[in-house]
Amino acid sequence: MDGIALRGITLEIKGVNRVGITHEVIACIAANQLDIIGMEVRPHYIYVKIPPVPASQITTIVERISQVSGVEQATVIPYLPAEERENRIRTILTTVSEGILLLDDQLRVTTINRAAQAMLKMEPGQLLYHSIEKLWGEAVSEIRRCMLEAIDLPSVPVSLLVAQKIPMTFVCSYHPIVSPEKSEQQGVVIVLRDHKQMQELLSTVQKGEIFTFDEIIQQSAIMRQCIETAKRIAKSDAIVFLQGESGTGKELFAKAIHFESNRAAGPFVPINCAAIPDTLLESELFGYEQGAFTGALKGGKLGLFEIAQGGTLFLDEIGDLPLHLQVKLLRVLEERRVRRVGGSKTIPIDLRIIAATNRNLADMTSKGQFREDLYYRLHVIPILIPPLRERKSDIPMLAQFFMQKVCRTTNQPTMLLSRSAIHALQAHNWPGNVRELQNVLERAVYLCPGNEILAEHLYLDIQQDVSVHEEHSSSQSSTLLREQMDSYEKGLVANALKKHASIRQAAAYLGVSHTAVLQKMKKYGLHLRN
Ligand SMILES: Nc1ncnc2c1ncn2[C@@H]1O[C@H](COP(=O)(O)OP(=O)(O)OP(=O)(O)O)[C@@H](O)[C@H]1O
Repeated sequence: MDGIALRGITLEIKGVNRVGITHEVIACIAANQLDIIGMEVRPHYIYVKIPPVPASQITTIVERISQVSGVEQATVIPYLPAEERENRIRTILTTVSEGILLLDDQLRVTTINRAAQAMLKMEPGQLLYHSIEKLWGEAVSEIRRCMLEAIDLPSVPVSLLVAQKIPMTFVCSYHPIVSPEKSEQQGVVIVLRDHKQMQELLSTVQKGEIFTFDEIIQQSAIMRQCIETAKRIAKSDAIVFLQGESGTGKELFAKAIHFESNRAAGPFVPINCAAIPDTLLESELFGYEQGAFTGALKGGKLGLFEIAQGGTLFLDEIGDLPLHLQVKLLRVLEERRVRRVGGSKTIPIDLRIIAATNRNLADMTSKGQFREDLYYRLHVIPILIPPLRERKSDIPMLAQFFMQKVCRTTNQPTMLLSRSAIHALQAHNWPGNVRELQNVLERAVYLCPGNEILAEHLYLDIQQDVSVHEEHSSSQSSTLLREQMDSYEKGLVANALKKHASIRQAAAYLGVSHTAVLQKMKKYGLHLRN
């Protein structure tokens, strides 16, 4: 006997819709002293499941049912339609990669799929018919809201204590189960996604963005030394503190350290502390709970600490972190836990921190502009990236690299860099460092009429320190209007930066946002002098 016969025999009876026909079909089965173990009735169809019986007895029953008035046909089929539907749903539930939990109207777990068991590291028996509150804790309020208000709640971050009380973050969506007439709430479907897995998937998709130390162009002994140090400490989890003027390549170092580390499969999450307004910085870094403040997103928001779980959080321009957030950051580094804005519980973090600054933090510390305790907490492995003017032997290689890069991206034939151009580049002071060199070469490729870049195509004079800008503006009449306007703007921004201690103050003085100042600094290769 096959498995289906062992489970029972299903009969499909087709006929007219007549009052009493179902009763008469049942009577035929009862006359054979058989139980009915499952039944379904639909217009024109009756399905009956009976225990396994010998084939001869089935023939007798089918014949008897066929004689009932109104029955057109009686046949044996493998399953009840409901069993077939259930089988399909079970197959879907076991094959999807998302965790699925079905709850009844009392928020008790009625179904849990294989993926959810694996994510929660639980056996079905530990959850089935128990209230979800046991596992979800306070976060159950969102599930209740989904059911009572009959609304979908997508992307709700939840931190759950799974096996051995290990906290894990999940991204959940809640969907109400309502009756077909939409008159009553019958429960909730929870779709569960492992936050870490989602990030790993993302980083696999973004694999093209992997960055290695080999991509940092250098020839000088001092840069080789910086790279050796960075490679040596990459595998540890220690905080790296990158110091160097704007445009020296700090972000490149941070990325290369991340991709050389054991966290390379995790995300690399950069944040520029100077580019985000104070009011938003806290919630960007730490996230917030739903209802933490007016305008907060439904379901709350993950902070960058949580987004960087398993990977590296790169805190760029750390010197621009406001004092009240410095206190909060120090606590996170000490406790290795974050608390979302408006939240009561803390979430453990497992990531590496790399911080960078182009400012003199030691000096800022003595002036009370940066917390001394945080400074020492960050200063575990300092790497000082020297300005370009102190490693002029890097210039020819970098210049060639940028020139070829522009030619490639603009589909131009390769150009030559003349000896006179290299001399001029090496004689320049490079206040904007490698970023400025990149801009100079890009412009030279565009402005050079032939295929050899000469010193005159570099226009280094307009990149030079703009404190002399005012006296020289009339003598620049030969340069293009855009260049003159750029040069004027650069002068204004440079002067504002000289007069003020922070980018924020310079921005206030110029009457623009500090993000705008930051963009101008990048564009013109300017930096803040402390
Ligand atoms: N050694 C290098 N090799 C190749 N490109 C470099 C190198 N150094 C810097 N660059 C390029 O110069 C630009 C500035 O680098 P990066 O953003 O890493 O500097 P930074 O020190 O982080 O600057 P900021 O302090 O302004 O954020 C980038 O486009 C980067 O690709």
